[in-house]
Amino acid sequence: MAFPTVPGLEIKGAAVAGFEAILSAEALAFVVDLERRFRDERKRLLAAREERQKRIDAGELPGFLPETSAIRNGEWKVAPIPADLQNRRVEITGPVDRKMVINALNSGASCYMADFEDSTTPLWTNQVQGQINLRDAIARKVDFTEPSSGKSYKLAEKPATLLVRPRGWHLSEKHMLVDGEPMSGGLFDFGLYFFHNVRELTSRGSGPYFYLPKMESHLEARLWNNVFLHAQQALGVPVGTIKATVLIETILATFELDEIIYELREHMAGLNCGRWDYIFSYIKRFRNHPDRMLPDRAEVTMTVPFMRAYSRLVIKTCHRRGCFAMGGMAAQIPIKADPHKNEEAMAKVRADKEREANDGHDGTWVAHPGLVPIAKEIFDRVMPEPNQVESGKQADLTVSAEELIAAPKGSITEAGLRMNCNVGIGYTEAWLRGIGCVPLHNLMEDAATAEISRAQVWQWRRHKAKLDDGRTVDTALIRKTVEQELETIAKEVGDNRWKGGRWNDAAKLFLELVERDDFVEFLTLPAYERVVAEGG
Ligand SMILES: CC(=O)SCCNC(=O)CCNC(=O)[C@H](O)C(C)(C)COP(=O)(O)OP(=O)(O)OC[C@H]1O[C@@H](n2cnc3c(N)ncnc32)[C@H](O)[C@@H]1OP(=O)(O)O
Ligand SMILES: O=CC(=O)O
Ligand SMILES: [Mg+2]
Repeated sequence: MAFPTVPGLEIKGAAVAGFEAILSAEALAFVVDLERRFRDERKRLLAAREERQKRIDAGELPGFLPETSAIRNGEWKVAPIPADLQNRRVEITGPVDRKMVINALNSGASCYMADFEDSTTPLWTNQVQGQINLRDAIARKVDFTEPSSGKSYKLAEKPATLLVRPRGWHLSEKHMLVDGEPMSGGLFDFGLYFFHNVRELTSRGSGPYFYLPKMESHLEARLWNNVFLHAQQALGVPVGTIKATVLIETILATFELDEIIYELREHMAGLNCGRWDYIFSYIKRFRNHPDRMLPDRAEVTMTVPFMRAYSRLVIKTCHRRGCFAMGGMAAQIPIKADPHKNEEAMAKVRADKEREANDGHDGTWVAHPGLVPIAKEIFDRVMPEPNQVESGKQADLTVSAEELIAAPKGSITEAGLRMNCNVGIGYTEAWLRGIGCVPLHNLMEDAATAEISRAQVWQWRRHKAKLDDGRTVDTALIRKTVEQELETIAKEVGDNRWKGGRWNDAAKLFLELVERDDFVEFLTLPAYERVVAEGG
């Protein structure tokens, strides 16, 4: 099998049987056209992130934009939101693996976000096979038999509403060279999904619904909006057929909530509190501000003042504009082998969901099917209506710029450093093997949570942070800790897994990142270079 020829396009990825249906001549022409239309603006916006960082490094602090005050102060609402997005009380998320797609759609959650981003290593096969899986799921032809167990999977009568998260603006798809350059990963994921499924979805009373990750400004949202306008026009579907929920998961985006909603108002379904990337973004953007250094990752919870302020502001803003304020992901997952620890973990999930529901969120995220009933019971109790848009909760909230960036108090400990090294390495190890989400120490770890771990170690070293026992976090201490954690992991996983694993490669990458003087914008950028160089 060979891929069709499209002028200016070189496909570096393997021509696996079945991929030709997704990478058809028409679909390829569509995504190549998207890339050519929007690549300059994407590059400009990525360069603007670097410029902004320089200003923050020089002492500038984020604030609400004076030039958009009319949007913030004006009375306007988003376009009507479709019926199958009105009730989003529990949304399960997960990678686009075929079995997990079926399990997620059957989980009893109202919605399922199929994730080409934080929980997926963007191997060529993962991305294209993921598109096949979603196309088959939408067409209700997604049966699957697990080869090892013979267990078979088929779609339930009433599956969850499907939403898709394409990659962020920073990631490219290196297997698709357009005019000699890798195209945008996000446009590849969005374009193929939209091209193949818009008609089937709308004929079934749903639509092409997206989650948009890691944006830093309303201008980045404008770019997505322009992509949507063009894509709808190109395929002859009405404006507003696409609906998007934007993850507010960067510290800068939180100052542009109204503006982001406004840019996407014809396509807007809501905002979501992507707490893990948000914490990462706080560390990253304030990396050169020692007064904003964060304590141990475990201490930066949703109840520390700056996180609480942001989530409440998201609720207030969404409801004022007539769209949904989705909660985020508790990292705890079911612990099968230990009922006592499991009960403790589930109590944390319950507390998190209680807070979200009482604060006024319209729904929440769960990482695992076992958490659906827990979150659902809480939202059913606190939120008997389909959503809380009309509840008035947080309507009187006022939040200052300083509250949104106030560093929480807390300590930096050896245990925190150790855990960051262990998790940073453990997650990267899986990622290099093509697995983008793993359970580590009974918590869900994905690209966002792992970024916190490596960014903290970089920042603590950069600012010579003191542990609570008085020692300084320096290169020697980090190297010793990494060495010890590798020994611990080797003992835990045993010879066979160690030999088949990539912990040494992961540790090398982790150390490279945390010992550099400059901060690498995303850990997945060098990791992606590596997997692509290895043929992934
Ligand atoms: C910061 C953010 O971006 S959050 C969003 C990104 N993160 C996520 O989406 C988390 C996704 N979750 C997962 O990948 C998994 O739940 C993990 C890796 C955390 C844990 O996985 P495991 O340890 O394999 O879970 P476990 O063994 O308990 O799974 C039991 C069953 O549930 C299924 N399952 C677990 N999580 C999910 C999920 N999120 N979606 C669908 N099915 C799932 C498994 O496939 C398995 O199915 P089976 O019994 O038919 O074989
Ligand atoms: O994408 C979600 C997050 O928390 O990050
Ligand atoms: Mg995220």
